[in-house]
Amino acid sequence: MALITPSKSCINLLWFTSQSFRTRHIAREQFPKMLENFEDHFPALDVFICTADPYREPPGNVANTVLSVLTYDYPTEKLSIYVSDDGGSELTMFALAEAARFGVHWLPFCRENGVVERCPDAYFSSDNYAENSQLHKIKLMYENMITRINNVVERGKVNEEYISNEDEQEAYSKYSSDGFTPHHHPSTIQAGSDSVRLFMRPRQKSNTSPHHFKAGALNVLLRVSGIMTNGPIILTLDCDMYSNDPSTPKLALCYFLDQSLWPNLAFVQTPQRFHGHNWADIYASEFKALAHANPMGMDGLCGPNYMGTGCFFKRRAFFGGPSSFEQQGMIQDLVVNKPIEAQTILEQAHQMASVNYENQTNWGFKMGFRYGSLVEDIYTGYQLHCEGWKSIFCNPKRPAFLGHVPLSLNEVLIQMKRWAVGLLEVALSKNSPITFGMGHLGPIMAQCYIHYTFWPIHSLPITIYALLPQLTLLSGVPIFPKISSPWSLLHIFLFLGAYMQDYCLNFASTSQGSLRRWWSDQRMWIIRGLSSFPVGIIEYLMKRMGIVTQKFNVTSKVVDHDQVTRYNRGIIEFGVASPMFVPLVTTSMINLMALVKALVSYYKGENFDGLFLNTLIACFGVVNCLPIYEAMVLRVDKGRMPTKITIISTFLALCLYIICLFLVGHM
Ligand SMILES: O=c1ccn([C@@H]2O[C@H](COP(=O)(O)OP(=O)(O)O[C@H]3O[C@H](CO)[C@@H](O)[C@H](O)[C@H]3O)[C@@H](O)[C@H]2O)c(=O)[nH]1
Ligand SMILES: [Mn+2]
Repeated sequence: MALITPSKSCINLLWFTSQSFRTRHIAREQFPKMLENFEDHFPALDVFICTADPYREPPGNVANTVLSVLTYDYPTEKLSIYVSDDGGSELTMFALAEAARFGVHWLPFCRENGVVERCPDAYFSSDNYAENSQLHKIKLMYENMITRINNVVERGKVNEEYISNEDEQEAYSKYSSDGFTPHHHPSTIQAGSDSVRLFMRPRQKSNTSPHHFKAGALNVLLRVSGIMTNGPIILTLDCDMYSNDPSTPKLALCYFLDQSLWPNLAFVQTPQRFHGHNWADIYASEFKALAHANPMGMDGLCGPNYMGTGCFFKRRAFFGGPSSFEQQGMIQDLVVNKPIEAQTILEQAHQMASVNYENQTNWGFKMGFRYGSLVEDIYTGYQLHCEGWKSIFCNPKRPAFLGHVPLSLNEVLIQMKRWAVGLLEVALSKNSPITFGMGHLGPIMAQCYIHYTFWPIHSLPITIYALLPQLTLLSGVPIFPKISSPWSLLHIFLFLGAYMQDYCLNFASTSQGSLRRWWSDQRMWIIRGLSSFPVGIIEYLMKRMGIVTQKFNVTSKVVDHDQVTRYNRGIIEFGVASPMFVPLVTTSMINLMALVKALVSYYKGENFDGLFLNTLIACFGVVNCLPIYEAMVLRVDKGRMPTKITIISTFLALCLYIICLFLVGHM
């Protein structure tokens, strides 16, 4: 009982706060045709793309992402692309130089042929094009580019034969100079070619100063772009998120150019969508509630949260609330009228990308993307909302951007753990939505943020319900009402009701495999609740106590052929001996033991009226764990459960069982 009550309180809190997403649902539609005659009035658009590790984020993909936005249907002279490379890698720089070269041909090709799919990789792998000589030529060019990039990545450095002039030689030599490492390097900025404005900027980093991960990278881009092109509209993108529709900026402009919205509008968020997830979406990467239903609910309040990518911002929003004028100067005085290559501009930009530039300033606190959380996106959006800004959810039928889904369970769990730490950093900060948020946002909007930032506490009820009914079943102690009592019906009703509500609200409308996707989603909730969230909570506490410093583990976007095959067949990838799997396997063993015990007593004709609900939960647990048993016993492929994890977990399950018997014996 002492454990059940706090679990129920967590469920109640999370259920109650989730209702705020359902109070004012809004679905919007955009009419970009209305803007057709206003192209001259379009504001300049600066696109920020972040990458951090050439071995986890393949430079070939970064090149594709860049090309997909470079070819936006937007006045070319008003579009600039800034790439931040936190990996400080010549490989990424090479890929971008190649992309810029190829872009000169790709852009006119797309425009002349009315190509909508402007990410070359997606276009050429779609088979949705007519073969002709022009296409043949551009395809060959693309394949050459990718081969060159892959060669360079394989060798780990830029081959001499790929360097065509002294300027390039000089640029690449910076990467091999003494003292240059991904963590400690000076900032290098390359101006773009005439027709394509592409800038690459690995900021200066040092081993001794914090660099604030992605938020830090974006702030440097915010300043550097401010001095080079100063576009009033900014689009932030992760390097694995390519544009899937060239008209997207115009969709965002439908809101930014609306005089009634403009004064308070900080950002227009498109939902995170993914390409290549399998039919059953085994890792629940689609995030039905998080990326679709909830933002529509928030849209009727202050607007959706910022999701880190696929988001158009008003530059002004990073410099104080909608009614504050303190920082106006920074944006309005800066009319960029010098050529971008001008020495003074480049020097200033270098200075702005230096390690010490932000010392003793408001950057990251009152200005720019906000520091202090590993989920800089939620935190930044939240702070902007608290300042009085609004946001809009733009969810066009054709997905605006498509991202890469993680292909192994371990990657997903590490990502979720990072999110858990980041969310708790917001939930328990001095700007917590419970206190600060309530005051600034009002109760309903604040509740949305409370719900998100307290996400990791799902782990308490999930862990308790995944273990307690089963352990008590094993030791023969009833904790729920007897099945003959009407109260048991209430338990069953609540259980079924919660699941049916989730299915109806988030999955029923999915055209393909909705039931299967819902099943994967609910299983991933249990998996996250047993592994990533509790580990995240522990890491957060250790960080608070100063025992560990948090790293940003970049999610891998590398595609392994075998992994993809298994993923496409809906087989969960374990493969590595990750400690994160231990609680999962331990729980699966306990559920199985409990169910076997219940079946044996049933077979023997023992009365277990009082244990019926326990048995039902254990049965549900076992069905959820089927892929785990399979991975432990039946599979022989590389993605099977490592034997080490199975042994450790079985041992732990037995220990838990013995402890439980011992406690019951002493009750
Ligand atoms: O020190 C760093 C670490 C990461 N990144 C970039 O940040 C992006 C997101 O990193 P990823 O490993 O893909 O994290 P995810 O958890 O998949 O990303 C989600 O969660 C992040 C944190 O909440 C958001 O920033 C992202 O937009 C959102 O897609 C990538 O483009 C990275 O290159 C940096 O630029 N610098
Ligand atoms: Mn990502």
